[in-house]
Amino acid sequence: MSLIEETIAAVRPLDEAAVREAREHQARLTKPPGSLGVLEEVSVRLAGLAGRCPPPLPEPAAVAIFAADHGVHAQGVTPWPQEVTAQMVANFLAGGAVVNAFAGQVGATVTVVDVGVAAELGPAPGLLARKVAPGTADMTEGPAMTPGQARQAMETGIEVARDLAGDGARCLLTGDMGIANTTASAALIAAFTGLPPERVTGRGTGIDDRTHAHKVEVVRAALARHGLLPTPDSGRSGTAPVTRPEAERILAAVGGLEHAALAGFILGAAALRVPVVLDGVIAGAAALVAAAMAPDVLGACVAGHRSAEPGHSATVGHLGLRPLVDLELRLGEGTGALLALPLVQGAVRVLHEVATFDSAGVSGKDPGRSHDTITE
Ligand SMILES: O=C(O)c1ccc[n+]([C@@H]2O[C@H](COP(=O)([O-])O)[C@@H](O)[C@H]2O)c1
Ligand SMILES: Cc1cc2nc[nH]c2cc1C
Repeated sequence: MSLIEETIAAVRPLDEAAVREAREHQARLTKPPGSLGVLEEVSVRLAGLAGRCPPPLPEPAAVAIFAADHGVHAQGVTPWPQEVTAQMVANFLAGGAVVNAFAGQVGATVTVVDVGVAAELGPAPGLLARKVAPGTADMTEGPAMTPGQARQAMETGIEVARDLAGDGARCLLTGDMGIANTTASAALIAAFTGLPPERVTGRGTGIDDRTHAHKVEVVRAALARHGLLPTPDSGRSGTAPVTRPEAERILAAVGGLEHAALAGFILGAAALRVPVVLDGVIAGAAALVAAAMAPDVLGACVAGHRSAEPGHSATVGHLGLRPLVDLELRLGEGTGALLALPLVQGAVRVLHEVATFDSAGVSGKDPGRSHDTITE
């Protein structure tokens, strides 16, 4: 069995007994039931993932930033030169980026993985040299990747998840760096959700109306080139689940090497039953790929934040994920996932540390009073 097959086979549903136990435990804690809102659901899900209640605290945490370049950059979809990808990798390694500041704040490690940067990167502490190719090909002219390249990048992501968990990480966070990767993300999201390019293509790092209109047409052209454009008679409605071979074809046709690696990273985390906090639109697009290949992967995924990219809202809606933080961020690198990390950790800590009504001698709700009379 290949590493990908083996990983997919290891992705299992949540443990129902642990889910039940966590729900019951939440109801016994000294707070009105449900008063921690979405955080209660997060804690229950992580108990189901771990197969026990309470689940292990999701710490220490590790961010993996997958970096790669994109052939579609040649179509003029971003104002930034391609070399900024390699320059920002150097900045991450030097500790000078926003991701480093946010990671330092929560004690997370930062690992940068070169899966496809279009420049030679010298060895450096914190850098994993795993280049599959020096960037993808232009998706408007042909497939962005060969099937072999896409699989190699996915396997790299799986291996990085395994290595970080092997080194002790109990929570994995996604990060990405790749000038023009919001164009590839939009194409992936349109292909998986069946939504039209104009609904899922955003302004990325910041573009004017004219460039945005052009970017939408580039996404449309790429989808049309690969038979992925949702039209009334194409059968691509977005309602039918995408099969695994089709998911791999879509990934290779319009994805990036970092999307492939992130899809592997998410699958790898789920197979190890380690929670993975997703960053923005690039991670969301990769999660669509991973979920098409192994739907139970979603049990391990927490949407860290809602990106300002319209395609990201479409993605989390499609996957049924609820972003924890909503601050109009559109940076990537893992920054939104890192801001959400204390929320995920707090959600689990409640199951470990909060007293029950019985143990603390606090009276529960008066059973004689109905909900209606209390709110009157
Ligand atoms: O994470 C997001 O949702 C996000 C939204 C917009 C831009 N980015 C980052 O910006 C870069 C891609 O932007 P662009 O405009 O060149 O496609 C890439 O390095 C991403 O990490 C990231
Ligand atoms: C400066 C810069 C920093 C980034 N970090 C993630 N994507 C980025 C894109 C740019 C352009």
